[in-house]
Amino acid sequence: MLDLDIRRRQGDFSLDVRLSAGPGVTALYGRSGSGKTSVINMVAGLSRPDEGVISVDGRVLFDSQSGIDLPPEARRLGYVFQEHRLFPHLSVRGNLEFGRKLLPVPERTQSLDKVVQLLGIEHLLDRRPAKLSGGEKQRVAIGRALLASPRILLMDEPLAALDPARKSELLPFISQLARRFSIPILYVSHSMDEVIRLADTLALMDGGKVAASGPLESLMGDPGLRPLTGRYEAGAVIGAVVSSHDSGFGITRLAFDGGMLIVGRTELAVGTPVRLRIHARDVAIAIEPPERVSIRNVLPATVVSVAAADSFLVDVVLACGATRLWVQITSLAQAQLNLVPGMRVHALIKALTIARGDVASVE
Ligand SMILES: Nc1ncnc2c1ncn2[C@@H]1O[C@H](COP(=O)(O)OP(=O)(O)OP(=O)(O)O)[C@@H](O)[C@H]1O
Repeated sequence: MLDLDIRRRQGDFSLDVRLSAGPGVTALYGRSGSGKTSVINMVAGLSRPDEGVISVDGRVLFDSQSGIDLPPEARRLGYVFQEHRLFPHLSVRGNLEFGRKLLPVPERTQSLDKVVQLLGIEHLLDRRPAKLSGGEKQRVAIGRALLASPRILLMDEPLAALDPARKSELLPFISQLARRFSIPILYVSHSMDEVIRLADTLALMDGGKVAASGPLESLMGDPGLRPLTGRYEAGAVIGAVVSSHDSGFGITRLAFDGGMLIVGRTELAVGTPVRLRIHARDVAIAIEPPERVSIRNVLPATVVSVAAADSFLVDVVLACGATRLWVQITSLAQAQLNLVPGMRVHALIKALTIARGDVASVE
């Protein structure tokens, strides 16, 4: 568990951050210049807060009052940058073993074989970094950070330098890291796609402060946070489990807290936990259960809140069981439906509007 409570002034910019990052992936998300990299650099020991405390699992790394300021190499943190920073004169194996060899034997908690296997880099072990693709280099950089048996892994835009195909290849590896190796990850990104795919906890940064933090699902589904999560991304992120497939109709059924959802056929095995994005603009609301309608996902729900977004759009939050759905309707529709909190309605979601990329395994 990483705990920080730090302040620093750099030029005109003031940073004042309180944050805890526990098990799983905590994403620091915010627009350019909001202070994400500054935070990660202070945790890593690459820059120093003016005041405050940073600790990992209760071990103090920095404390301005008592004058503690451990150097980066004594902090036991793994750091993966946007660019890989591998040693060019060492083979992949040499790079992987570098941090591990600096550790006393009892502290080498990660096994080379396990890391190499997870990252799929067995065939690269004898090559030099110059002979690797960008994605392969980044896998080795992640492996090297893991093998230093860090108490927490800091990742600053690790995929930013890669093309979209390499990004989607690496995302599943990163998503498995925190779970397989039980290492909390603090992940900096300004790509909402990456954040939705990876994060368990989201910390939204704005002007040097953490403006909101909490479970990804609750922050993403909150229309009040739209200025920070991004207008285009309006929609809910919900957890579900693959329940069954029907190849004849080309569909997959997903079970979630509020019922069952039908989406286009996925290749994920039955029982796989998934995270599903449902865009606010793709959900419609019916007061009566509609009959003879082509939409297969008709979910009973209760209106939680109704708020005008602008003159054209109204944001409605619905509760479907314990799951929140964010729906956008026009103000014209609201004038006719007159939705109010507490009203029982039906949420209509076309299976077709849930794209393949909106359903991601979180195993
Ligand atoms: N050494 C420095 N001296 C003065 N100002 C700095 C210094 N480093 C960063 N800043 C300023 O601090 C602010 C936060 O920068 P930071 O790099 O942490 O933002 P960021 O959220 O990581 O941005 P990006 O997404 O573009 O990487 C910016 O206004 C930046 O100009």
